[in-house]
Amino acid sequence: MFNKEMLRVYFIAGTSDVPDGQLENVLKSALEAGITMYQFREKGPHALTGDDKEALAIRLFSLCKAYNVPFIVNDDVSLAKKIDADGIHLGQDDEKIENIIEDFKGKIIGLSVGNFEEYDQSDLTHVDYIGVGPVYETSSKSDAKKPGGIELIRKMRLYDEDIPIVAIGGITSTNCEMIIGSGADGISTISSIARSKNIPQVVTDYLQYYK
Ligand SMILES: Cc1ncc(COP(=O)(O)OP(=O)(O)O)c(N)n1
Ligand SMILES: Cc1nc(C(=O)O)sc1CCOP(=O)(O)O
Ligand SMILES: [Mg+2]
Repeated sequence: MFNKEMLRVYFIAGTSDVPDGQLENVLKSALEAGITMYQFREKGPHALTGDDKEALAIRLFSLCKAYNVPFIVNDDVSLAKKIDADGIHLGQDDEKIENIIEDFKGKIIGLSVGNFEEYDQSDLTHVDYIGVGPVYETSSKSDAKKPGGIELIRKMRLYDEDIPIVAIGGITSTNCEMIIGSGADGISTISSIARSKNIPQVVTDYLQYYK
């Protein structure tokens, strides 16, 4: 089911990342413009919980289905299972991959890997892609580590020539080209799309680097 082209323009957003009440509109506009994957990451001051979170996830998932774009849930394994999402993204401090593989057979599994130490201690057997970052400073994740720059991507690609890599953290359509040139298969972004006044243009700008 997974192919690395899905990582090209990987949009991540939750309620707190967009102007008030705009998440469905923002996602629809991004899907229309051609994003290749979406991650539902419901964190921060306006994050919904419980039934409200689930209802929102179901609405966003059905939007993604209409565009044939994979819908990935961040962190929340039980929600992903309950709504039969296309996949799950986990970090180093989240549920361990070994505990979820049974329930996510045939689904997309993403893991955050911020450095070689994390890479070395991760069992990547069932992991479809790694999210590598932060590349640059980000204001979208309060506990983000120190940025590693494009060197982080270049070195990770040399360390593992095959694993699908999506870069994350402070990525814009201006710095994307260097990141792809350093060996990433795609970019993931929150603010460059979620806060854009011209989502179609931003997504089109990203997509041009893969032509
Ligand atoms: C594609 C992608 N890469 C990295 C992350 C970060 O995951 P994590 O370290 O678990 O942090 P949170 O996003 O859960 O705050 C990601 N979400 N997506
Ligand atoms: C969710 C996330 N994870 C990161 C990591 O380094 O693992 S950085 C980040 C936030 C990315 O948001 P923006 O595109 O607005 O910088
Ligand atoms: Mg996480």
